[in-house]
Amino acid sequence: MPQQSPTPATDSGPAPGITITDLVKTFETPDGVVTAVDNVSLHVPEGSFFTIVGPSGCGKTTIIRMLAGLEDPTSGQMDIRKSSDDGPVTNSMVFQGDSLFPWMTVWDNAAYGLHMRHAPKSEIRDQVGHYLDKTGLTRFAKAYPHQLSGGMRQRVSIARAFANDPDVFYMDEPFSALDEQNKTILQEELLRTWEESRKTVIFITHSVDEAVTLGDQVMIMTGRPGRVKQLVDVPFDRPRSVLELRRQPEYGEMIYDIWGSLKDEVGGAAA
Ligand SMILES: Nc1ncnc2c1ncn2[C@@H]1O[C@H](COP(=O)(O)OP(=O)(O)OP(=O)(O)O)[C@@H](O)[C@H]1O
Repeated sequence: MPQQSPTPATDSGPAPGITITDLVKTFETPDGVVTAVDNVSLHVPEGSFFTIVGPSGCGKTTIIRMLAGLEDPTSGQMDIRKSSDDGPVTNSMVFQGDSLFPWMTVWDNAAYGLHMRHAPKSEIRDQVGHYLDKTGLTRFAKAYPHQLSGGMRQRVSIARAFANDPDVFYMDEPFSALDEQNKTILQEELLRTWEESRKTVIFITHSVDEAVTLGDQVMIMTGRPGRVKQLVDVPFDRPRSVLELRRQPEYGEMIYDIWGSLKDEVGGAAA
């Protein structure tokens, strides 16, 4: 199974993308100190799709929260940079379940980030129109979240994230609440949408299939305290078709290998 070294070194500092060095996060709890993330180092090249799998409670969400600036690391460094020189690195987040405003229409939800940063009306119209179209929601632009299925609501979250045109996407199990068919359809749509822009994505999932289907690299984490167990390069060509990919024998082998690596960790976490 191909693997990638976590070392991001270049002579002039970290390469564009996300570079994490010796990252540690502990939490004080009534039962003592919990080490959620333990000495994680990795480099996610700019424009790549990086997926993280690991047992429940191994610190996946904590890593994303630190990268997004919602949580301070206990120690270690994070360097997030881009190759273009057009201002600070921006991000959008997509979570499990949806985070839509129930009193806003689909259009207004998708336009929310752009409104918040006072984007020109023409940009809002173009961006929101484009991503509602990409996610098959144009007909539902005037609907409210309660009138949509779970899959459609999650599509709105994705349209909103992409309409915002950030440099980096943080996605935390965005499809985990969906049934298998909806999940596959949304994976296809996410790939199609992402392939247009090729922005950096960090995507957390419990599904090894999903991690391999979407990712350029998969990080396998140990059970808590969460460390990097293995970094696996996913060699399949892009653009990818989810169903075509799943027919390939190499795909099955890769899933099998990753499961082999993850199995002990999941068993350990459950014990
Ligand atoms: N604010 C907090 N205070 C105390 N402990 C926390 C806090 N946030 C996270 N933890 C603990 O840190 C560990 C890692 O949590 P985290 O949510 O990052 O794991 P995860 O891998 O995303 O889990 P899951 O896959 O179940 O979502 C867990 O043991 C969790 O209980």
